[in-house]
Amino acid sequence: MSLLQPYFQQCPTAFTPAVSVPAPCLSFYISVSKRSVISCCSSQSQTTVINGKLDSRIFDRDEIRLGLPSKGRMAADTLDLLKDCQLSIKQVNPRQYVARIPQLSNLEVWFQRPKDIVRKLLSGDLDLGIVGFDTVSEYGQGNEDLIIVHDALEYGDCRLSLAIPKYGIFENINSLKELAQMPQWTVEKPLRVATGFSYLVPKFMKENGLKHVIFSTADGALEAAPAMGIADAILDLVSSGTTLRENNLKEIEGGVVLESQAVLVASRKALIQRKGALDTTHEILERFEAHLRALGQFTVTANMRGRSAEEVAERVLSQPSLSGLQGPTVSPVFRKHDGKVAADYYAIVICVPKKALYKSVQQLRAIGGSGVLISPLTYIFDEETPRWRELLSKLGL
Ligand SMILES: Nc1ncnc2c1ncn2[C@@H]1O[C@H](COP(=O)(O)OP(=O)(O)OP(=O)(O)O)[C@@H](O)[C@H]1O
Ligand SMILES: O=P(O)(O)OC[C@H]1O[C@H](OP(=O)(O)OP(=O)(O)O)[C@H](O)[C@@H]1O
Ligand SMILES: [Mg+2]
Repeated sequence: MSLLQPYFQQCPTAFTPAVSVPAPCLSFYISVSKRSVISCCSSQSQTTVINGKLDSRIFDRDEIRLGLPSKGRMAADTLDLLKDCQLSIKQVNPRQYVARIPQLSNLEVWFQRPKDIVRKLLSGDLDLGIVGFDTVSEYGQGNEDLIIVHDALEYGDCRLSLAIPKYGIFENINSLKELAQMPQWTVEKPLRVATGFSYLVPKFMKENGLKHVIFSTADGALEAAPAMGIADAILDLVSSGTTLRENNLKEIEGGVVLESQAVLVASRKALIQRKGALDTTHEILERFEAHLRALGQFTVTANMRGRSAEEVAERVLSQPSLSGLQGPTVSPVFRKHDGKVAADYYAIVICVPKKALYKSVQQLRAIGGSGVLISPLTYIFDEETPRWRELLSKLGL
């Protein structure tokens, strides 16, 4: 405990250390309030190094701005993610487009349409944003100022995919290659593609050797275009595939332009030049990573008879699904026998992937585990998140 004391003293929150287990890998339990969970985990703030020329617009405001989808299918899930990370948004009215996250005092939240979030990141009017990867790719157009800070927020899953009719001349066409080789497409009579993605799709067609193609667009319900005689193929977002199926269309091999889900994206310029932007991004990233990592895991606690903690640990580690994140935490359970206190049972605590839960319980029982308790995990904070390291390296820091 004395080793950890200096760290806890930096942390303003009251805590109660409960158990300590000998080195080399120390497990410990403390109680902290939900509000202070991050301040206890990130021990040092980052120094922002300023590179190259400064953008004067960066200094027009002190607040860091985060753009969130104002409506549509990403909006509710984005608010839910933030809430799950103890970053609930204070918004008096859903029609009010500016809001605050009390936990992040230097941050302003601005609700915008997803494509406008990307445009405003590029113009310097927003510093951070949460949108679909498809939107970043389409409206960001490969601009190097955009940096994906977290590429997998685990909602908004879909793919940008080419679809053609199941019937007529397309009946036996099942791949992009076969589509490209159809003799029907000529300079006079090109393949007509309806899409809302006017940057990504022509680029994709060119890269895949489709020479004779023309494009049309509409604001929605693109799946109607082939049956209406407006297009031969469509390129749109697909998630369940229901809309394609209900309109007699099929996806083909090689026709996926990109896979998408919600991402946290930032302006490189803002991260490098705006005071506090990198620290705030670090905190948001840590919270997201810790929450998303925990989503896939359960904590498993069990009791096991044994001669020593090492002997119990050896038995646990002999099972392939019981190694936990770093190894099992093994603690003696003290009982009184004939007036003497002794430990003949040990409590083991491990994290197991949700998918491997039943297998883990079986393995625990096989080595003598009893009283197996399963609880959900809220956060898993690593020493450092790999995405943070990656971000610093992308920024050249
Ligand atoms: N089946 C789906 N169809 C469309 N978008 C999906 C689907 N599943 C997930 N998404 C995600 O949701 C985003 C669309 O959200 P939304 O409908 O709010 O925005 P939008 O259509 O871009 O906005 P606007 O209506 O202003 O054009 C997509 O960019 C994508 O990332
Ligand atoms: O694979 P699915 O689950 O069926 O989802 C795909 C459909 O959802 C989206 O349309 P949206 O519902 O936004 O309507 P819109 O085309 O009128 O904008 C997208 O443009 C597809 O049409
Ligand atoms: Mg649609």
